[in-house]
Amino acid sequence: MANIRFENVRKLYGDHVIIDNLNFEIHSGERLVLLGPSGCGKSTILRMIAGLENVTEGHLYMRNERVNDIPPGKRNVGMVFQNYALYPHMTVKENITYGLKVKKVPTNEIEKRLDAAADFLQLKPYYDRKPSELSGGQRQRVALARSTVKNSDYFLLDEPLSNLDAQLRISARTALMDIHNQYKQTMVYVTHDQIEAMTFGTRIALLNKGVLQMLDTPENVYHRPANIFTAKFIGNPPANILENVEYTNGILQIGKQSIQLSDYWKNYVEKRDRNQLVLGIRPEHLQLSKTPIEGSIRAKVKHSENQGSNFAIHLDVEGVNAIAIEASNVFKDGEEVFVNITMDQIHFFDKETENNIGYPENIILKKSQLSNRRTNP
Ligand SMILES: Nc1ncnc2c1ncn2[C@@H]1O[C@H](COP(=O)(O)OP(=O)(O)OP(=O)(O)O)[C@@H](O)[C@H]1O
Repeated sequence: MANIRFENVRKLYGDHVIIDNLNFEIHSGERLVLLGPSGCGKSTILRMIAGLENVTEGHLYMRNERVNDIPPGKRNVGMVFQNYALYPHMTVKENITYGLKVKKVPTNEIEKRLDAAADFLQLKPYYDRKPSELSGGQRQRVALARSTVKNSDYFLLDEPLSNLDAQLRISARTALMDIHNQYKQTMVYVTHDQIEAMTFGTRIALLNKGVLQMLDTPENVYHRPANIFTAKFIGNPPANILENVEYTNGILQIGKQSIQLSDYWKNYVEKRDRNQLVLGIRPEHLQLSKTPIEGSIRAKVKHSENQGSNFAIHLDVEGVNAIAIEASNVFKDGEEVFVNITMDQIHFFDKETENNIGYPENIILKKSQLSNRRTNP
């Protein structure tokens, strides 16, 4: 049972609170991604798990045992860093096996593990090369092999792919998933790249300024954001956020324009006793037309961006910037368009707390439906 649990964890550097009141559990054998903007505390959390940073307050458990005072060498953790941290004077083979030799693992066992990992990561042709004689992708595979042969219960990765080009990142990510499928360690993976998080994580822990914002599956983080920060951080382009939306008697007022809500949405908002709301809607859930459709609102096209497979149309909706995604661009800059909102995909947030005010039960979609609906996060 290789789980990890944070209970009321705080981490301070001097007077600076870096991690505040962290409470969450990483399940045994899952691929958890720690995601968030630069400086939000992702590496600090990973380093606390590895034992490279102490926990200022609270409790950290691994295998349900409190490990605050357990040194790194006794936590059974393998770690891969962004810069790979290979020994420059050692060959590939020596780099991979050094840790095992230090631990006095029997030679035949070392050879067995080396053979399996090197085979799997296609490193055999490079055994006798030094790191300086390898490409970035090959060095990265050596770092992965070095951690893999440890047979550790935990595999911690701190932005391991950030030095690779786009093509190599995809193949390295696949290699990592294969390692996980084969060895089934508990993987904790730090990145600030939301696409990497969406494609790699079985769950995502999204952080901002040392505070956990949401912990859930990629599907839920994308489709059911817990707060405005999550809706804006996840998705490219991010969700549109329309502030100062007023609700009265079944009508949503957005500036001078109004949307008549169905009875179902009317009940939903009224039950929560709100009249001031923030409306969130993803770009792919806005459809544009040149002629009015019932329930649509007016907007002005500011400009469009060709994104290859589609177009991001930047709009002015009542003085607020919004983006719609369209398969083709038939709109001119400055043109007036009509925006139809996919009503079952809207989100309402509280103006003060910025938290999602909740989802009505009948729009809770099954995971398979969510996956089908997902579009290029
Ligand atoms: N040893 C240290 N002493 C003081 N402050 C530190 C130390 N290490 C990190 N910090 C600060 O703690 C905060 C969190 O750093 P951390 O490296 O965990 O962020 P991160 O989310 O991993 O960022 P990035 O994506 O840029 O690597 C930052 O503000 C950083 O400046």
